[in-house]
Amino acid sequence: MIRVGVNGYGTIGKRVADAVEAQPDMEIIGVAKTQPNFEAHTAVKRGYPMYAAIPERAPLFAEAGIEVAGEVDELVAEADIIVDCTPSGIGEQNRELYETHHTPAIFQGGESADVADVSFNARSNFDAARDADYVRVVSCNTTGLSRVIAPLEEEYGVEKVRATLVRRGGDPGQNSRGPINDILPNPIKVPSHHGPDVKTIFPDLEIDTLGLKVPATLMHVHALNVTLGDDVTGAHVRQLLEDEDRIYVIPEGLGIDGAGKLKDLALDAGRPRGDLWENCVWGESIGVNGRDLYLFQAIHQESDVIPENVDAIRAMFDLEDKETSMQRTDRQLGVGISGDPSGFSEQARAEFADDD
Ligand SMILES: NC(=O)C1=CN([C@@H]2O[C@H](COP(=O)(O)OP(=O)(O)OC[C@H]3O[C@@H](n4cnc5c(N)ncnc54)[C@H](OP(=O)(O)O)[C@@H]3O)[C@@H](O)[C@H]2O)C=CC1
Ligand SMILES: O=C(OP(=O)(O)O)[C@H](O)COP(=O)(O)O
Repeated sequence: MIRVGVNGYGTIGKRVADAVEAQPDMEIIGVAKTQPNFEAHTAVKRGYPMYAAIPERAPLFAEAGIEVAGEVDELVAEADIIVDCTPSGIGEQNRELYETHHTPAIFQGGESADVADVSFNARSNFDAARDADYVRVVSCNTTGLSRVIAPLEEEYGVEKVRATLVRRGGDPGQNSRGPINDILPNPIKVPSHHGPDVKTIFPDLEIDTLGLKVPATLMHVHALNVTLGDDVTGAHVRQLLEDEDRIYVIPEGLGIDGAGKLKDLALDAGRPRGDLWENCVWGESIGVNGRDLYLFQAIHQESDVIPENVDAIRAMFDLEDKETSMQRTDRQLGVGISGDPSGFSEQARAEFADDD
């Protein structure tokens, strides 16, 4: 049983903790926070021992009725591995703490690539993280791009990827972020940083990316153009993507015309927090012109990286091969199975058909 600590219990950290706890071969031994806010109370309810990320603030937890198991130092010393889910830039500062205790760590995509020995996406480079001490799970956008590129690269070869990323302005709770009423090229400089980030996973890939930010919190939407190595048909590409467990090809006829309805679908299906761990590719958008493939996909920024963190732990401890790990993670979380959007879709499709 791998003993896991989560440092930084926010949007990503709380999801990582629940996902780890759902696995049979790993457990959460504690989470670290800086303040006893509502998420601290949730952590306690879920039975996660609470550690003070900033020792001087430990008394605040006691005042709020939360028992503190210790300081973050102790959590790091006790854990077999730390999943660092602190805000961008803090993870890098924490690396010294992990090194001091010889505790391996996983960082998140907000950190620069050089924070770790390996940048990771389970589908694309699982084995690169084998026995590594420091691994970075790439960002939500890079994860979403990598999951599509990997099968395309294997099946047809990829000559060039061009992607426009319409990014949500902030997560639902991030009420100080924006834009509120604007459409921002972001970063204005073209190409954006996302292409180089994808190249941490596929070093030889030709890729250019452009980014925008819009007044939305639900999901990112990517418009992709991939020049493939071979002439293909849309049907062949569609089947290829449908065969990927972490890609949900949205069937036609469901009336899912945007991120809002995708989130409704996840909530209706009983997904925890309305999470969509899979890339959501609109089946109708898959279009082919010779070797040029086009598609739209939506990426749930808060949750697509969660199964990747679980697989990174298995890879680092050499517990399973890639397929076994990914299948086990997916089964325990319900990716594509329980609360299965495609299963739900079958039912919804039948209802739509009845209406026609
Ligand atoms: N949100 C997203 O869409 C995605 C984020 N990522 C990456 O994941 C990482 C975490 O992001 P996210 O979860 O969104 O961030 P959040 O701000 O939601 O969560 C981070 C949490 O860390 C806690 N924290 C702050 N400072 C410290 C500290 N010094 N030590 C321990 N905990 C601290 C804060 O909680 P408190 O102060 O209450 O303890 C905060 O809630 C970043 O690298 C980000 O780029 C990757 C993919 C998607
Ligand atoms: O890493 C992310 O996005 P990015 O790949 O667009 O930088 C996550 O969605 C977090 O982004 P944020 O820094 O806008 O919160």
